[in-house]
Amino acid sequence: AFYGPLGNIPGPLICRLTSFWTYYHSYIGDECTQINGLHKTYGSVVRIAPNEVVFSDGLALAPVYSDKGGFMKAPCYSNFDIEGHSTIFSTLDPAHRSVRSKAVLPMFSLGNIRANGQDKVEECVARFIARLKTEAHASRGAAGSEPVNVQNLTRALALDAVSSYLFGESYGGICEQTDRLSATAFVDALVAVGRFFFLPNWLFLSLELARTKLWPDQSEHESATKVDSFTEQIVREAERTDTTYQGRLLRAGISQHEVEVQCKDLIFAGTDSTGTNLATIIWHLAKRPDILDYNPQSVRMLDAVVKEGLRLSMANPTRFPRTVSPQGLHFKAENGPEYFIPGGTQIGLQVFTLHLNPDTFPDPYAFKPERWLENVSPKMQRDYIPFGLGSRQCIARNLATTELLLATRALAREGVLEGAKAVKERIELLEWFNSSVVGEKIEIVW
Ligand code: HEM
Repeated sequence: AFYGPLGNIPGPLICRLTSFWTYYHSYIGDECTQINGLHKTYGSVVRIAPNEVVFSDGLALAPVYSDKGGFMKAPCYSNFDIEGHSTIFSTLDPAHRSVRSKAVLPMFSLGNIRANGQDKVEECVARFIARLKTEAHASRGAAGSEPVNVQNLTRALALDAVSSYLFGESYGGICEQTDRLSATAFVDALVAVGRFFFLPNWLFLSLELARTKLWPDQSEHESATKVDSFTEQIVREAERTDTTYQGRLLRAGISQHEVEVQCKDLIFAGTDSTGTNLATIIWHLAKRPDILDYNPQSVRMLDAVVKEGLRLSMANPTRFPRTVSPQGLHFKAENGPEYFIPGGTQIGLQVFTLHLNPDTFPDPYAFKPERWLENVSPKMQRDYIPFGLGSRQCIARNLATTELLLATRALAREGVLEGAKAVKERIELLEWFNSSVVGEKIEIVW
């Protein structure tokens, strides 16, 4: 606690003695808020567990995530393995990742998305806008105005866009005339894995086994079966010559079952984060309709709206943990002492802390796209990491940004949000690796 190699790093006594503090706050979903509190008390370098240190100073971003390729993902990422397979996201091994990512990487370049994906995304956006208009109309007509859960629709759009472009076949989420997308329980089950994210893998697997045996969830089972049959079909029908995501992985020699798993992982990653971000943008635009009075289709303004949405949405709010390599890390924060972090220590920075830092983003909780139009400081640029950073940053950031820009442009063009109001004062989140919206709804009323 006090004399080991991390003994000189400030932090509360309980964190020096046990990881239980981090496991507990991760589970109840307030760990980002709690860690922010620790930074206020103990400074920009804090020991939050016997073997874990977090930083709040953006100066640490480059050494942790990008210099010389950044440090390796921490072992807890294996808790996101699916059906015994490491995914492009969960794998710790760069060689394992490289075979798979090289096969699919061309699909995520901006050039390819513009040439082969934009039209498909536009088609999905058009269906999304039509559905939103219908729901807005029904909301207006209802006695006392019925709220619309836009998160359900944005998730459907995100899923359809990813599946149309990457898999060559739309999942058909927007056409499901229900108030809960059929893939939702599957996605939410993976989101909930985040509450156990930091546990050692053996403990995580035991808890998951106990949960599924003792408390089987029928809706989760039905949803997973639906997603299974979709991925099974697109992989079965894929040819090795296909230029689809699944075709490219098969051609790289990946087994059929693993390819299905890699597709499921994208269904999860592609639905949840983009869905939460777009729903959050809509919610903020409903609260600040004046933004739509600017020229909302000007590229700069659209870009600023999406950027500010990504800053505030906290779809992935936590630290992205890495393991320090054997030679260790020397780090000196701005105006702070220099520390040596030995090899094997788990380290990271929270998006939550960086994006809500009032020194970098004045009035940090306010949705102000204007801040991206004037005097963007080097610190704002450096500390803005909605897609992570370095070699393991989001593989699909170009695709996700394209979806958000096209959808926001269409919302502005079609005037769908005229007369819209946000139902709640705040969007409350459980701060898991992929945050979970409390009540599973982001509601708007017309
Ligand atoms: C606005 C939407 C999105 C956000 C905010 C987001 C955020 C992130 C973040 C923060 C990471 C890095 C996590 C880390 O370092 O541990 C990541 C990785 C990843 N994301 Fe996304 N993501 C989004 C959309 C998507 C979409 C649409 C897909 C797939 C179609 C996707 C697939 C992935 C994959 C496969 C990785 C792992 C990359 C690797 O480790 O090599 N994401 N994402």
